[in-house]
Amino acid sequence: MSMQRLCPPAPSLPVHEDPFLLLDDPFLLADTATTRHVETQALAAVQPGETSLMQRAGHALYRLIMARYPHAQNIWVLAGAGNNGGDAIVAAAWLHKAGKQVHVTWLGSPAQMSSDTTKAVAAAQQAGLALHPLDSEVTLPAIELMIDGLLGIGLTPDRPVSTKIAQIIAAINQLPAPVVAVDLPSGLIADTGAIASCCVRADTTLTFLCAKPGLFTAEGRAYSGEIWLDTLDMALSAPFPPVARLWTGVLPHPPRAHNTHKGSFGDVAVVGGADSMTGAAILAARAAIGAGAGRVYVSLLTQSPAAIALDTLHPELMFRTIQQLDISKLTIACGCGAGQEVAHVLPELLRKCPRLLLDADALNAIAADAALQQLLKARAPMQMTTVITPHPLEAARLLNITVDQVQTSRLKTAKTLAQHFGCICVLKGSGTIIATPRQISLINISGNGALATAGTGDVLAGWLTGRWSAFPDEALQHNMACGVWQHGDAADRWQQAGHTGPLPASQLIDWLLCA
Ligand SMILES: NC(=O)C1=CN([C@@H]2O[C@H](COP(=O)(O)OP(=O)(O)OC[C@H]3O[C@@H](n4cnc5c(N)ncnc54)[C@H](O)[C@@H]3O)[C@@H](O)[C@H]2O)[C@@H](O)CC1
Ligand SMILES: Nc1ncnc2c1ncn2[C@@H]1O[C@H](COP(=O)(O)OP(=O)(O)O)[C@@H](O)[C@H]1O
Ligand SMILES: [K+]
Repeated sequence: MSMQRLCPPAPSLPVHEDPFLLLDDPFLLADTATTRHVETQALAAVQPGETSLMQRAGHALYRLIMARYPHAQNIWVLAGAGNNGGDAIVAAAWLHKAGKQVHVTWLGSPAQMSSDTTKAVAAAQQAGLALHPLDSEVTLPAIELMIDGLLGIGLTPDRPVSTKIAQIIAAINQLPAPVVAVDLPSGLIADTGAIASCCVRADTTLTFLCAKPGLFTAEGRAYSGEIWLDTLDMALSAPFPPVARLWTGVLPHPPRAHNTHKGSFGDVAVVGGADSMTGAAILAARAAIGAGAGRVYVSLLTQSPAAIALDTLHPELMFRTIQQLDISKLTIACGCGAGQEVAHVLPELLRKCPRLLLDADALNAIAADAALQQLLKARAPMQMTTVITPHPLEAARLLNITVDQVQTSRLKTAKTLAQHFGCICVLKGSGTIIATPRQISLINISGNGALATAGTGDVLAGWLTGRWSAFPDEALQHNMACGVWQHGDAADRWQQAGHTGPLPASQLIDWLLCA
């Protein structure tokens, strides 16, 4: 397999259960340590006389640039002192040979070069391409394209970007020309998607050998643009463990059979909607019906005598008190707009509900109460299944850490929550993570900032619960990942239809239904 676009992805969903990183499966993601192992093995596999990995990377970059930006004549290449800069210099030499006006700013020095970079520099100079130090003027008449080869996987989270490189990054981000990032946008931490202190905002990123999780979660999507992978024609003799998998679609279900009835798709109850927050529970309930649940009950926690007992737009929803429900037979979403009232109902739900999704205020209540935490932990050993859907602040409260700590280690946080509470954790936000105690974590690829509006999380909670009820036999992690993907896909289709603002939560349900 050679170069391919990962994001936006092609409409296919390869699902391998094989927990190994094989370079022919582009949706498996590798952390930096694994990428370095792969690189070492790949380097060892290169036979004398074959092109080096750096030459392959640089040529792949050149081909992508020629394909994506064929009309760019004046190109500014920013090459750092490491191998990331070496890749950029190889591409620069090819662009120069193709007749482009190429200005290379190079931060390296002959004393510090790797052997591959030494060869790349020598070849570029032999081809007549000058490598300029930082303080020289950029002479291009009008820059039409920038190549960001400043920092790749050599950037580690323990060190902010140096002032010199930070200034270049600021300059790149101010110029109107598009940016192609080499391996990673400089400043992005490959393992986490956190930003060291500043980051190049790329339009296109070409990553090498293995896709890195940081491109797809936390800040990654916002800074990477369109993401391409080139495995540099490497075939590995040994497998490597991936750190996560990209989730790029929805698993097909057969059409509803003729001989089904509403009881075939299970009963859902939404428990939430305290005073002045009933809308959250209604959104979740409407989404649950749309996702396929047979019957949906709404149990409002509001004390107000004026509370609604009928959703006139969706009269199929049935309003019941929690005492009227047989919670041992339901799939329940608890927490949407639930306020502090939820703490009173949680003990019984945690003890008796076989399939329980906890969101929002339910998670806040559990974070604040050690006894509820014990009840949650006790569920898995008793064969009761739990899904939690925290946003980063809720996740931070559950683990008693800061939001920043969550966002700089989203994969680890989601896994920790899943293991600690014995549940599936859907850690929301850009690049939602679906983690279980033991399986490889999934990173959802769909969705965008149009979802950053109140109530879309309630819709997700209801949608996931509806799917769980309708497809109880589907592997739960895959079922939840499909639901998360559909939720994001609805927002992607909304944007593709030309909308630029937020997607109101109630309309999100309509877009989910017309997939
Ligand atoms: N070795 C090879 O043949 C291959 C290398 N590849 C490329 O090599 C890159 C990794 O190369 P390196 O290990 O040299 O790492 P990088 O080139 O990503 O970074 C190392 C350089 O960055 C500097 N640096 C690190 N942290 C900094 C900070 N906080 N502020 C300012 N400067 C900082 C270091 O001093 C060093 O000069 C990959 O990202 C990829 O682009 C790939 O193309 C695969 C093949
Ligand atoms: N920038 C974004 N990119 C992708 N998804 C997003 C983005 N912003 C929000 N979302 C998604 O929207 C939903 C918001 O949920 P949440 O924060 O719980 O909202 P609320 O509590 O108001 O319903 C989550 O599914 C989240 O992943
Ligand atoms: K880079």
